[in-house]
Amino acid sequence: MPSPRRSVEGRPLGASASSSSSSNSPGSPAHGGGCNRFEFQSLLSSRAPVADPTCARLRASESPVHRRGSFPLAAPGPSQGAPLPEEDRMDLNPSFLGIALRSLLAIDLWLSKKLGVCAGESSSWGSGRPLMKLLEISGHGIPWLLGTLYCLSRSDSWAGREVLMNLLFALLLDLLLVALIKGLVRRRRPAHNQMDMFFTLSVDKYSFPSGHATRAALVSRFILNHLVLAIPLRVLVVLWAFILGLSRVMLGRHNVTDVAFGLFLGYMQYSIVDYCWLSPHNVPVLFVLWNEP
Ligand SMILES: CC(C)=CCC/C(C)=C/CC/C(C)=C/CC/C(C)=C/COP(=O)(O)O
Repeated sequence: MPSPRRSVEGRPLGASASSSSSSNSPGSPAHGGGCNRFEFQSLLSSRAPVADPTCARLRASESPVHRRGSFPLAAPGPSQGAPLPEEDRMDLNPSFLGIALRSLLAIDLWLSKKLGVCAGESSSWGSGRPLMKLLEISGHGIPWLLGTLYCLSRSDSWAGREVLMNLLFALLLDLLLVALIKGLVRRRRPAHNQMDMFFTLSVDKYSFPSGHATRAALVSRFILNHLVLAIPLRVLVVLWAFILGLSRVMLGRHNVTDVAFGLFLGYMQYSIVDYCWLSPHNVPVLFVLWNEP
């Protein structure tokens, strides 16, 4: 036989003020063994409004719908201390993940603002802004695309053409992937950024991931794998990629996570290019331009 689980001021839960006086007689469901009445009321409570607000509040806190999504420490109630049902414990995990992500985001925004020392002329390192903008141009898509096309037109060896054709493919793939992700994520650029970049696409109003960072990582990995360079030059290539990434945050163009993910994405993009390596053997049509008569 089920019995009332809780009482308020000695009154069993579910017994309203009026009902406690009118039906508080032995044998009535609300008294002592009146468990039938509680069952009846708890069934009713899910369908009809309850007269007593205290009972309604308590019942609401019992409800799994009410508990779901609430943080356990911030939800004191009758069930405090008792182990939560399995379903609720599983629901708590996304909250912790959410809190972790929100904390990461807060640190990201805070750090990005701190590092954005060249975001404006009046910023603490505002005088370094022209240098940062020079770095920006060194990683812009237009010079890289035009430079590659120019070298391709001047190249007189098959090996050189093959490498340059793949660099062109890499740059276009990068533009496509970055535009796709920017369009999907739609993260706004930091508030302290001045939108004075030269030649941007419409998706470049978004900041995640940094297109300059992806290009820097992709191009430097490409160069390290396909050009024979002395060690100091190889170090310089890697340094350029990292400094360019840092300069994006210093200029206020990006948050730290935009650049970190950008560098990672660019590094991975090279693996795709390497896997799909274009050559006169597998895609002869791309090299038909250079077929000597
Ligand atoms: C020349 C060929 C073969 C094709 C041209 C394709 C094309 C549409 C090129 C556009 C290049 C362009 C404008 C790139 C934008 C670069 C940029 C401003 C990226 C933003 O970088 P971020 O680090 O601020 O995210």
